[in-house]
Amino acid sequence: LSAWAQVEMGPPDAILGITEAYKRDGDARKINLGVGAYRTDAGKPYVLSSVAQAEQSILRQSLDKEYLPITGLAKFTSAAASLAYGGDALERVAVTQSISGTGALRIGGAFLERFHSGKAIYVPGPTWGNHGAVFRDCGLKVGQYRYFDPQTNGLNLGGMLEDIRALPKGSLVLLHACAHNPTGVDPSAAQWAEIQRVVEECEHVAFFDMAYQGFASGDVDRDASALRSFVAANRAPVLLAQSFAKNRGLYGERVGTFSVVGNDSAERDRLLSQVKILVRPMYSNPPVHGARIAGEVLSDPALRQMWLGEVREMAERIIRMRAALRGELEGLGSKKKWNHITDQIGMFCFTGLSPAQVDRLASEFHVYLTRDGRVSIAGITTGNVKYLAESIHNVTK
Ligand SMILES: Cc1[nH+]cc(COP(=O)(O)O)c(CN[C@@H](CCC(=O)O)C(=O)O)c1O
Repeated sequence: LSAWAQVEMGPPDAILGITEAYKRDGDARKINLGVGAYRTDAGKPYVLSSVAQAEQSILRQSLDKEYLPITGLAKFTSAAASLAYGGDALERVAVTQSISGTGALRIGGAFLERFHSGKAIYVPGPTWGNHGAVFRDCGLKVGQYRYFDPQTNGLNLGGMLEDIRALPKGSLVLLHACAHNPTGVDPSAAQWAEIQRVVEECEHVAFFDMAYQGFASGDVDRDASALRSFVAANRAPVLLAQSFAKNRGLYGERVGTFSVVGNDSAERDRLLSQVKILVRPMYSNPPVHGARIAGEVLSDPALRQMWLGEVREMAERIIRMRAALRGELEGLGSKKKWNHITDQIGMFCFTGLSPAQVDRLASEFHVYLTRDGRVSIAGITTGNVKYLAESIHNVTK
């Protein structure tokens, strides 16, 4: 009897599995709206010029391949923390490099399991498909708070605040900093202020997931404003998972940070010492190449400016494709409301399409998206938006 006889075949990943199905489809009209990865108007992956130039500069330096410290490349992590938090508060921030956003969430989950053990973490309903598994694998119980309102395809603020207020005092609350995945629904500044007040009054712990800074509005400071408001108030404890996968196109380089905000530098040092104790047995120390690139882009003034322009361009192309899709659908005489396509923000649109309609889009029209009806807008181009609208119209009329 095999030692692995009890190992069953697991299901494909709800998000990454869509790309596998797309690759198997031979039809020239096929469109991949599954994975949240930026594509140019030619439908191709995009290596930012700022990244390519930084990489060339690094290669010219013929650097060694020595281990990084447990907390990664300091030139990168300090610049990344500045980007996230803005200039101030940095002496309170314990920051470590992470294996992109997922790795940061994993470190944060493990940290909370160790120092807030027995508590559950509460994520928005719905949330990124991997959040639950990451936190369960950290040994945390995972709960949900109401977030998306299917009636309006917008935010259910009342339900959200009621649920967060009802949680046991000092609960762990996961918040998407901007560009909510999968709904594309972000709280307004006024709504964020209400959310912040409730989280603070209930003495909850706020764990921000910021995977799209700059990618939502095109402005890195604007997209970090909710996070910075919590930190400036310094009432609710804040943790942050920061990813450079999308806003810098460093997907496969796995570049990110995890950080915890303390009350002062002494507390920061204690926090960082425990983060290192957690990371060492997890993967010991992080990969160096992507961090060198990201650190170069952030610290070289010309490359930083170039990058800020490129991330704004990516955000603006997404916003143009939202308008184009809505316009085409309305032009086809669709009787459904499609304003949420342009009301929502960031990488994704929560279309409201049913699983059956999503299945038809794949089988009859070669259009691929996740079964929750989420569309990665970056997969839309001026060349395919008409066909896409016709396909959606055909399955919704
Ligand atoms: C909210 C959120 N948090 C964290 C991550 C992790 O990103 P990374 O830095 O690469 O570890 C992602 C990526 N989610 C998109 C990419 C594919 C994936 O699921 O992963 C997505 O939802 O399509 C998120 O959307």
